Amino acid sequence: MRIGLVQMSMEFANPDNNYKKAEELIRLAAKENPDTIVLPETWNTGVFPVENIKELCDKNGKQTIELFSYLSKELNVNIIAGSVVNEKEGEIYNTSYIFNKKGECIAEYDKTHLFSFMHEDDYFKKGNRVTTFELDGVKCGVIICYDIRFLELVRTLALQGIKILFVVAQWPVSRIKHWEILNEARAIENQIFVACVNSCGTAGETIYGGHSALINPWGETIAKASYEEEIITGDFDMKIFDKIRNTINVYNDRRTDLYR
Ligand SMILES: O=C(O)CCC(=O)C(=O)O
Repeated sequence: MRIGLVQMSMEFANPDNNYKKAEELIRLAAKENPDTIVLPETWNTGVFPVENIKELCDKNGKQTIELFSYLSKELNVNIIAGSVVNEKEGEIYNTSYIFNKKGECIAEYDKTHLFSFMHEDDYFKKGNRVTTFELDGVKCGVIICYDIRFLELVRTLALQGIKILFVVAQWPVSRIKHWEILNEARAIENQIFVACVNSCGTAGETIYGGHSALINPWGETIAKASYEEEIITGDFDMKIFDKIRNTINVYNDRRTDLYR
C-alpha cells in the first residue's frame, strides 16, 4: 500500500481556510498515486481550545464528510481525514473520519485519551471505543496524538489484527523526541506498520514539530519529514509480516497466563 502523509500547518481558528488548504494538499499528494492519504489532528480549527470552539467546529462531521467523500471518490484514494473538532449531540469530540476509494465514510474514531496537561478534557468529551477498519483488504486502526503514549490501546488494536496503525497528531516541537521514539516503539513491539502524521507551524502559542514518518514493523523508517510543511510518500510491503513473524514471533511467545 502506498501512503501519502500530509504534514500541514493550519490557520488558527479559521476552518474555512483550513478546509480549502486541506483539499489543495490532498490533490497535491494524490499526484504520487498513493492508495491512502493521511492528514494530521484537529486541522479544521488548529485547536488548542479557543472560547468560541462551538461556533468553529464541524457539526456531526457534516463538512468533513461532504468534502472527503467527494475527494476520495474523485481521486480514487482512501483518506484518513486526520481529526476534526466536532460537535455531536451537544458535546465536542476530537473525531477522525475514514473514507475508502469509493467515497464511503467507513469508520469514525473519537480520541479516547484527552490531554489533561493542556486541559483538553475541559472542552472535549472522551471517545469510548477502539476502532478498526479495512482499506484495500488490509486491517487498520487509527489513534490520535496523546493516545500513542498508551501502549495498551495499540496492543489492543494489534491483538484485533491490525497491520497498519495510523497516528494523527498535533505534537509540539518541545517533545518531538518522544513522538519519534513512541511511534517507533509501537511499530517494533507490535510488529505493525505505523503511518504517523504531525502538523507543523504554530497554533496559539504552541509550535508543532512535524517529523511525520512511515515506519515498518522492524522499526525501520521508510520516509520521514522534517519540521516544515511537506508531503511524504512511501510504500508499505505487506510481505514483511511473514519474514518478521517467522523470526521473532512475539505473538506466539506472549504469556497470556501472566497478563493479557
Ligand atoms: O503527549 C504529548 O506530549 C502531546 C499530546 C498532545 O499534544 C495531544 O494529545 O494533543
